[in-house]
Amino acid sequence: MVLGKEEILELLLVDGPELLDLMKRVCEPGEVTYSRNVFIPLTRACRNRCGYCTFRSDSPDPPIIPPGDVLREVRRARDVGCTEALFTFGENAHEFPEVMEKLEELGFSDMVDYAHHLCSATLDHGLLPHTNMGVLGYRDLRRLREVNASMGLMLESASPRLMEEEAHRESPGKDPALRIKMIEDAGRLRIPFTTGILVGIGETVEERAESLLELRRIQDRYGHLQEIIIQNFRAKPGIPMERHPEPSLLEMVRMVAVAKLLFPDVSIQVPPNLNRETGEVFLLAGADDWGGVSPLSRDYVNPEAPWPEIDELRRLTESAGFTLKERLPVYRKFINPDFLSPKVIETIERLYPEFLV
Ligand SMILES: O=c1nc2n(C[C@H](O)[C@H](O)[C@H](O)CO)c3cc(O)ccc3cc-2c(=O)[nH]1
Ligand SMILES: C[C@H]1O[C@@H](n2cnc3c(N)ncnc32)[C@H](O)[C@@H]1O
Ligand code: MET
Ligand code: SF4
Repeated sequence: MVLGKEEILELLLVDGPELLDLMKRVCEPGEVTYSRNVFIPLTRACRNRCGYCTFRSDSPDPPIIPPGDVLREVRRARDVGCTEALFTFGENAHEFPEVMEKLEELGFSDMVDYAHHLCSATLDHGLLPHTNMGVLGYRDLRRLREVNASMGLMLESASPRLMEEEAHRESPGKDPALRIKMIEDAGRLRIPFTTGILVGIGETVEERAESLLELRRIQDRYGHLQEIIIQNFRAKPGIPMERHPEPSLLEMVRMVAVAKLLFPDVSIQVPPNLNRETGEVFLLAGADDWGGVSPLSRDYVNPEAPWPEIDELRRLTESAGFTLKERLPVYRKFINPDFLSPKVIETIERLYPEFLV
């Protein structure tokens, strides 16, 4: 489907029977996937101050989660049937002296070194790492590729204008040029990749169209995108954007449907915990993945939003006419030597052969 900006913009504004037509074009019966994960927030130190974020902390205590705690959590996760360890970080945490001090005390030269060590140990424990560290350079990505089943970075928005607005005014790392560069680097390195758009942070509908088209351009060139998260901004007490309106259900429905129309080759993920009352509606609009769902840990980025139990997720999925299917943090079509390091492939073949059929 070759869609131009004008057409996309038009579709992002449809209502009435035309909106139902749009949903009908992309809604296909079948499987909706999810991954059983454990969420491990490795550091809350962050060089950015996004207007929507409650994750970052000015003086995180402890500055980084120590390895013993991390691996205990990984073992607990394995014991309850998780396959994915989701490692999340504030960006460029090494800029904080207390973080560097702690890393050096533990014998690591920087955060990537620490992340690499933990991902490697996680694989040895039988869980598959997905690292979401914020913006990284080519060499850091290449290093982390060795020990990750997939990696991720939200584009958030392709709009440079938001760098002057409440959302990203104090976040140099949210410059779309930097994020696009990293997503492209991951493509050059053939890293199975998760990205996404944060909807409702002050962008115009036209800018939403531009974000989708930018991701389409990258995917046409590199083909490494496994899923695109369409995440709705949630207003939370205490954040700078506390009074900023959340996107409406129908804005989200249009965004999800247009994303699926433009990306028949990529999963469209909508997090169920941010849409407790409305999640199943997105399945009727082309969403086909729930993302990582944890039987164990909170969503530390959205701690006020508990994940549904997996049984409830199944009921929800079936109530809309779909079947729920577990997946790994890397999608089946990327499980091959072109996209994964030998160590990751070996772990999957040894522990998760049922996902290879
Ligand atoms: O539970 C969450 N998981 C988030 N995930 C994890 C995601 O649901 C899964 O790890 C992937 O689907 C891989 O299985 C992200 C992953 C990324 O690479 C980038 C952004 C996110 C954002 C979230 C999030 O806000 N909450
Ligand atoms: C991990 C990802 O979580 C998203 N994120 C951060 N804060 C919020 C919020 N208030 N509402 C919804 N999503 C949020 C961003 O897109 C970030 O990249
Ligand atoms: N800080 C990173 C980013 O915003 C990781 C997710 S937010 C905790 O990209
Ligand atoms: S969303 Fe990520 S980059 Fe932005 S302040 Fe929070 S932790 Fe930092």
